[in-house]
Amino acid sequence: MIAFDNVAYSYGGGELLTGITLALAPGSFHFLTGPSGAGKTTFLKLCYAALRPTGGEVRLFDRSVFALDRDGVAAARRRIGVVHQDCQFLDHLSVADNVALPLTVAGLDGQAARRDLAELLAWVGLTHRAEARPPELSGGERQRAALARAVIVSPDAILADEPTGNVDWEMSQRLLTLLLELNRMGKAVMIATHDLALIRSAKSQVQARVLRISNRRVQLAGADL
Ligand SMILES: Nc1ncnc2c1ncn2[C@@H]1O[C@H](COP(=O)(O)OP(=O)(O)OP(=O)(O)O)[C@@H](O)[C@H]1O
Repeated sequence: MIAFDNVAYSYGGGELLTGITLALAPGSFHFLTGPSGAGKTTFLKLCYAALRPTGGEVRLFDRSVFALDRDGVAAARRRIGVVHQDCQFLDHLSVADNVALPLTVAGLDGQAARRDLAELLAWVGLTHRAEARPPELSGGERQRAALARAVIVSPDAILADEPTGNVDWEMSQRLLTLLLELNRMGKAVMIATHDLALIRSAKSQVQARVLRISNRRVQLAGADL
């Protein structure tokens, strides 16, 4: 579904990432780890065509990102839900409207979609916060709202950038449970994180591969986490 062939990326200076060849299969579960500034967010952006590689090729659903026009990118993005590091809400809209925004953008904002929205808010435990504004939410509530927004258009893959960065252990476990549930529904999940305890706790529940960015390359980490 997402395939990298000898991918490199540079923001203009030297190469930040290089020689990356890997494939994220449907239903797979990956962690992406590595030091701050190693390129985790950049890697995720390459996965959802927010960036195009400066070397090699990224294929999304069997199509090269270089062959995708605007509509093609939009179509691919509907199949890849993203939980951004800073959540990226529109603060003047309610939580419910923020979560529903991808439906509106995709022109799917009908009555059935509104029912899905209510179900989704209940699933992440935010029914009672539906009419709140994003600045009023706690860190854990923000992350759960961002997760709901990422999955509302039923993507095949979920990419989450430090989803547990600002929450306590209990909330990070709750978020992990939601991501594990999505994976059990057949969605591919990738979580970029520094949180090794989170990775360890997930590995007892799911067969997860851990990728580590080291020396500009993305490598499969060993079992020594
Ligand atoms: N738009 C940009 N232009 C130039 N350099 C950038 C840009 N975005 C990121 N970088 C640089 O690329 C490097 C990798 O950034 P990236 O955000 O991908 O790392 P990260 O591993 O996600 O870091 P963190 O764990 O701190 O979030 C950093 O040195 C960053 O300053």
